Amino acid sequence: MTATAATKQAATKTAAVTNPADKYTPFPPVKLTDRQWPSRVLDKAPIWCSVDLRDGNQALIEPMGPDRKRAMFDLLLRMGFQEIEVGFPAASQTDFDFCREIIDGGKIPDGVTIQVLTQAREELIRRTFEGIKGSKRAIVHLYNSTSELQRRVVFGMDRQGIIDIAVAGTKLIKQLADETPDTEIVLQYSPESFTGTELDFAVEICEAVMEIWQPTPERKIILNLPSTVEMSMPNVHADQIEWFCKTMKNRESAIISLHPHNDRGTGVAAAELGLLAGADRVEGTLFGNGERTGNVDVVTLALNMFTQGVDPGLSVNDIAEIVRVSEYCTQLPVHPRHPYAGELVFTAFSGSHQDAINKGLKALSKSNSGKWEVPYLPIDPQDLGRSYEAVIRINSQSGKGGIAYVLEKDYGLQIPRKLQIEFSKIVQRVADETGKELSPTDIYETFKAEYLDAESPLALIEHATEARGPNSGARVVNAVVTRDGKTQTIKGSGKGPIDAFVDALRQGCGVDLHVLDYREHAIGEGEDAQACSYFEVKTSDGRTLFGVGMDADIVTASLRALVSAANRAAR
Ligand SMILES: CC(=O)SCCNC(=O)CCNC(=O)[C@H](O)C(C)(C)COP(=O)(O)OP(=O)(O)OC[C@H]1O[C@@H](n2cnc3c(N)ncnc32)[C@H](O)[C@@H]1OP(=O)(O)O
Ligand SMILES: CC(C)C(=O)C(=O)O
Ligand SMILES: [Mg+2]
Repeated sequence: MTATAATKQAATKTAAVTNPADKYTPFPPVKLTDRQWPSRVLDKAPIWCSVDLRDGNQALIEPMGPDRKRAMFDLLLRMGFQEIEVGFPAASQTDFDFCREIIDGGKIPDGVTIQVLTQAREELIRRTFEGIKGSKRAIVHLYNSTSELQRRVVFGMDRQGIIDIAVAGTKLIKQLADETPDTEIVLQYSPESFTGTELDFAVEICEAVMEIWQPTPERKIILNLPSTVEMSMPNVHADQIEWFCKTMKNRESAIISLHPHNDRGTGVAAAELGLLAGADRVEGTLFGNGERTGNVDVVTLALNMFTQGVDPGLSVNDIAEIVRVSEYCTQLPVHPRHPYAGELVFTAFSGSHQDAINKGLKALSKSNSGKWEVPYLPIDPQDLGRSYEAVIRINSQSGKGGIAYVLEKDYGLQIPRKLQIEFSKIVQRVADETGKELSPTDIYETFKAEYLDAESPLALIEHATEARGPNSGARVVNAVVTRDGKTQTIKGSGKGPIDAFVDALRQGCGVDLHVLDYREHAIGEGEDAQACSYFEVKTSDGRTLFGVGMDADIVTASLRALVSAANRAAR
């Protein structure tokens, strides 16, 4: 077969293949004509429940052992979680033992309720109650799967069969709760795979459970509506929640809880819209660890609220500590670009971002509004216990603003705008050559080598200035310099020491500089203070360039800056 024939055959085959996307069914919209959630605003935090120790844990390559469980539990307490799903005690000895450890060891603070998960199977429910014996209050979380797909392929049951599982489980929990009067038992029921469940059936099974449990507004049931698998856009999820809340009976006796997973990458959005749609509670994990693409990230959710001016009711102000403990417990890294928490999220490498951040931070330091307004930084890093240190980092994408920011922040150098432009080209060249990030030290060393250490061909050894004569404002400068290694004395006069030194350079060294601009500032305070001088000069061949000098003495700093300019001109 010729190459052309083979290509044609391949093309014909390709054309015959059906579109791979055809095997997926679009998620049907919810019939909800008067939806309210799009006009609502999130103005208060939900009830939070951490499921790190259960859902997060069951998804780990290496589930947490006792030490890691304890470290996670302690962190969750420090963060202010009042409901914590501590495990699936009937499923694993570690989980069971952990329940016993925190109950028997008195490690559950007042106001904190532990939650435990169980399937609707008698032996598992009984074992669960052994796990929580002795606790003051516990949420027993019963689940069974309700979606059309799971009913068909996993359980081989019709709707009634699935309701029977939930009802039987609830009856046993009610009986065991009655037999355990010292522990206040709260029932949480999850129609697992809610997102794939027909809404009328989800309401029907939850109402069947409520019928047994008999919740009241004072003794509410928690109905947890999990996006076991996230299957639709967040607006559809919100419609499902609003539909459910509007349709169910006895709404005031239930806490509606969300349990988003993140299969489509929109777990946070789904949770936020679900809250607008009427939910009261959110279950999630730190940084979204959990099955597959994870559970909803409660840290992001909380900080999203915080940046809208809403108190999230969770302490997320030491983000580095939360990351550290979470990474230790899960043995999984938090991505450097993870919202709010990633190592790089407060770092700008690109020039225009750096420029805007630099200007924004300066404007903020002069503002009395009390409002955070810095371009590209939606949150103040200090609110998360992070500093401004890493906000601007330099590589080949960086511009003058970022470089100036680093030199000023770390070395106190306030380099004039035109010098920023000149020096940024030098930094750019270095960054391009290495292809690497340049640390603040690298930048300062580059600056030093280019300007401050520019001592060849000329170097200033010493100088003295005096008035040109009695009643004269003019000055005479006598300076000792080395020129190509040879020492010589030069002399000049002018309106002041700078003018006089320019004259000396012209007469003694044949260096003709015309000063265009001059700035100086102090670095540091007291005895250690240094003067830093910046000269913009025009050379005899028409170039414009800078020289920089530093010294404890202000005049010496200026003369050094002129020498620096002369040497750079000679290169
Ligand atoms: C979406 C979620 O995250 S759900 C929570 C999932 N978490 C976990 O599974 C972690 C811990 N689980 C385990 O360690 C084990 O699954 C155990 C100990 C709970 C049970 O183990 P086993 O009994 O060996 O098996 P397995 O989990 O495979 O049980 C499946 C059986 O339970 C049934 N089942 C599954 N879920 C439920 C439920 N919620 N209620 C009642 N029965 C259930 C299934 O239909 C299946 O029945 P079959 O054996 O008649 O086919
Ligand atoms: C047990 C349930 C609530 C769960 O984790 C899920 O459906 O994702
Ligand atoms: Mg889950």
